[in-house]
Amino acid sequence: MNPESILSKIRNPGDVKALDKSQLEPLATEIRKRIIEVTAANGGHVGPNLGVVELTIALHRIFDTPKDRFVFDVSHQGYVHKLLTGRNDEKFNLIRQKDGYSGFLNREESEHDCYGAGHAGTALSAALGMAAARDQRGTDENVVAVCGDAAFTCGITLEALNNITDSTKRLVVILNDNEWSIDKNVGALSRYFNELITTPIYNRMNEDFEAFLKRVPGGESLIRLGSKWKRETKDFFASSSIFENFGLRYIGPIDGHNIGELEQYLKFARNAPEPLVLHVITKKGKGSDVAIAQPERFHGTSPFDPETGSSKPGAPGSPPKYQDVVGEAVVAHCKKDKTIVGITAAMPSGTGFDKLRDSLPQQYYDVGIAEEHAVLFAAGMATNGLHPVCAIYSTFLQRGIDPIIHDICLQNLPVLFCMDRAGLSPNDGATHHGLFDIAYLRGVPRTVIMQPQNEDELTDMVATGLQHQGPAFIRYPRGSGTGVPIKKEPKILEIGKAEVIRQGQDVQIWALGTMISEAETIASRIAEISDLSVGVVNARFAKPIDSALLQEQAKSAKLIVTLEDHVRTGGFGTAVLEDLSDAGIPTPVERIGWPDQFIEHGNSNKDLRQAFGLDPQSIFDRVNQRLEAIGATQNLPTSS
Ligand SMILES: Cc1ncc(C[n+]2csc(CCOP(=O)(O)OP(=O)(O)O)c2C)c(N)n1
Ligand SMILES: CC(=O)[C@@H](O)[C@H](O)COP(=O)(O)O
Ligand SMILES: [Mg+2]
Repeated sequence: MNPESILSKIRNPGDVKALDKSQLEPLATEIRKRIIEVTAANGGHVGPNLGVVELTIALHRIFDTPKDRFVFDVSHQGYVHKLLTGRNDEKFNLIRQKDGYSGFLNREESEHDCYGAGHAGTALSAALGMAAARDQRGTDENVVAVCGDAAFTCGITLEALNNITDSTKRLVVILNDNEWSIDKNVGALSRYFNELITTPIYNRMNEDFEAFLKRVPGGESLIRLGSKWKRETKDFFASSSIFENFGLRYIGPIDGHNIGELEQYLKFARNAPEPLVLHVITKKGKGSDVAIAQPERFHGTSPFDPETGSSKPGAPGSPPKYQDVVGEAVVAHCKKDKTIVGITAAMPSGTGFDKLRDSLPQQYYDVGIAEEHAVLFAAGMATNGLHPVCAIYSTFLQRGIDPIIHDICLQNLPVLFCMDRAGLSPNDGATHHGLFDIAYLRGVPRTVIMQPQNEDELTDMVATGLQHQGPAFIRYPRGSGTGVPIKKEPKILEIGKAEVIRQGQDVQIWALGTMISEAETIASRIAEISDLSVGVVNARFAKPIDSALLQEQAKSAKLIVTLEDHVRTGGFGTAVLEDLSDAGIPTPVERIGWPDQFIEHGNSNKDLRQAFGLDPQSIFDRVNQRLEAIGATQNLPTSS
């Protein structure tokens, strides 16, 4: 480690406080270098973290974690906080990788991480809860919520904002405004924040505000700081900010890269006897020309060349990403039918809907990070002649389960949900794996839930979902397809009909989606080393399942095996169990899926499946043991 390195001597926030002012800029430079190095090697949220280096340094110089509590919204911008709280080590080199730190704050990782996250919009409510608890207990810790500008497009952030002055007297809210979500931020609040940025602080310094500043230690200096601009306009007192209408003091805009100034405002905020918002202006990707030039690309990126910004290109002719297949399919349908529209909740590129935005903007809506609103918005559209397609990651659609039940299904509305990232999001981990959607949807009347075996069948399911005059859900994984050719004209599938892809009698493996390749591997191996005949079925539908085929097969089979990239509890395998039980068919069912626990982050699907016994070998062994247990065969030799 470079002996001159300041960062290498930081073991805890106390060391940050002890630094001389002259060491702070060099520290910021070192931190940026470290973040760029690690994310260039492994990928990660480089842009958001480069934008909060000075802010995080200033926070740790003015407040005292773990006594004081920082709540970062999403917390994808928590790498700097980790580096300053004793985690500048080998596990940081592996952040979001197997054996590395989580890419988000995690209570189990450090006492300085008072709250975990990964989904947006939770920070203000959680921080308010902590402040109210403090007031109840009569303690005096400070609570600071660090919310990005796009976090304010989340309804729950506004629910918390509405509740602050009813629930506490002291709360520091930092609006980290870089004008970007993953893509450009959207909506009226985003435009409003931009107006505030162009209206310097002195415009809002009315008598009451100046009196407030004078009452608080450090406030006088802010008056001087705030009035450093010449007061040249006659309308000296502009209208107050939206925050003051919610009962909070608003101070801003503040240069989010000036540590000295930040420290002054944070010191003031620490002493303020009222909840207040510091509006901090930052540059997403600051310190990296390539990240500044491409904020959307470098919000969260795969490994890249820090000089050129280029990522390792996919092998020529590699299969298309599922998100892009969906994007292109929806564009094709929108071109033919103007009543079809696409809705994303702040994830245009991740869902492939950037294709719809760029080609048919009049049939495209980005509602911001507002999944429950997206579902309700779609419901309204569907009652008025449109057929909306909502592209929302499986994990983020968890936010929409109530309007899915109460508005979409109860009213039986024609809305198609494209649930990307169903299955693992290996680097993001437990907050992002889409492993619960069948369970949270299957129990709701009128849902149709399907998963394609490949990108070609995905286009069939998009067409089928759009023809279906009711709620339809397609789940598919993060990443690329299998490379099969995609037919020009998609086929309409018969709802609830499965496809037999290998004939068999003794063992029938029912697989959902991408687990079919595992099913075929296992079927071949069992057939090779035993006299059992093994069939494989592409289930296609988790609801309604193909009950007629299942029951016909089960009557003569020794064992039914189900495979799904979903938790076992309440998943596809449970649907099979229920169907056979209801029919009084006693054939045993071996359900293969994720266990009833949260799955941490890792390097790849393969790594995590290996770790949780969902790799082909482990699945074979489990089926083998079950076959032996039911006396179907002597213990099959497990191959090496
Ligand atoms: C409920 C939910 N929806 C979508 C996302 C995906 N997401 C992660 S960060 C982000 C944008 C956050 O923007 P902002 O709050 O402004 O923070 P910045 O990245 O600009 O620092 C989005 C949409 C999420 N994490 N949670
Ligand atoms: C932090 C967050 O929620 C997003 O940035 C997420 O990491 C994107 O995931 P994908 O990379 O799978 O689109
Ligand atoms: Mg932002």
